[in-house]
Amino acid sequence: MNDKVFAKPIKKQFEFDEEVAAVFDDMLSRSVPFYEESQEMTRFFVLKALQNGGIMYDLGCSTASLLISIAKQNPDVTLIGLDNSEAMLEQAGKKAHAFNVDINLLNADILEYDYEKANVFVSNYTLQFIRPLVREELVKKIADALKKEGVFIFSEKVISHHAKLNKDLIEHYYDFKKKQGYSEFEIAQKREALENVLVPYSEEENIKMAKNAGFSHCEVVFRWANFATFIAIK
Ligand SMILES: C[S@@+](CC[C@H](N)C(=O)[O-])C[C@H]1O[C@@H](n2cnc3c(N)ncnc32)[C@H](O)[C@@H]1O
Ligand SMILES: O=C(O)C(=O)C[C@]1(C(=O)O)C=C[C@@H](O)C=C1
Repeated sequence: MNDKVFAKPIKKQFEFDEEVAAVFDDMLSRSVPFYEESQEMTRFFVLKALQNGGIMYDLGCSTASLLISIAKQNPDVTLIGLDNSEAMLEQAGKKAHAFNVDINLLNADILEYDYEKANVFVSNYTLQFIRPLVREELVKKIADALKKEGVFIFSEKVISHHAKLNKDLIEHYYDFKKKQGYSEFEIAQKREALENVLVPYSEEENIKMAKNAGFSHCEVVFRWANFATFIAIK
């Protein structure tokens, strides 16, 4: 279904509710630059980390697109998706059933969940929705739950602390959204709805957060303007 969520006047903050969940796959593919490519890279590193079997968690799995594509390539691993939006999980469940894949979908708060020791964690475009105060604690929790040399792959919208560059990166991103068919009105409304809900860090702040949490290494493996994919290794 085509994303028209912000085509009408919106008064409330951005939420992962039924209306968003129903069009979420279209929203992501048109709002996140190189979404399919970053997902393909994520899948590559996840499959490598699971070569000898094991457990993978996808934090904020939304409609489970990533988990389904991994299950199709390696059905012999344990794939666990967590999300606290029932509407998203409903879409995820329908898709998993249609593709006949065996994945575990749980309605849980990623901040509270009691993780088993895992080989790989993924969190694509989700940490940015976690309040900064608890975001650092969550990344520590992830590092603690990973096995030795386990990997954490995460993608985020990022900011620059150079004011002019930051403004220009955002302008370039909005040009991308216009090319994807979003109107200036839709872009402005979504920007307002995301204010104080999506709180991005800079590339350096994300790397520092991972290092502080106990990861021995963290670097960007993909970046386009204000979007980046990171890999942190325990
Ligand atoms: C931008 S979406 C993630 C997109 C998805 N990872 C992908 O690549 O298609 C963020 C998701 O995180 C979920 N979320 C946000 N805060 C959460 C929390 N505290 N616990 C669990 N899920 C959360 C939202 O419901 C939403 O589905
Ligand atoms: O549309 C935007 O402005 C975005 O920031 C895209 C973005 C994201 O980066 O997570 C924001 C909310 C939706 O979850 C989908 C994509």
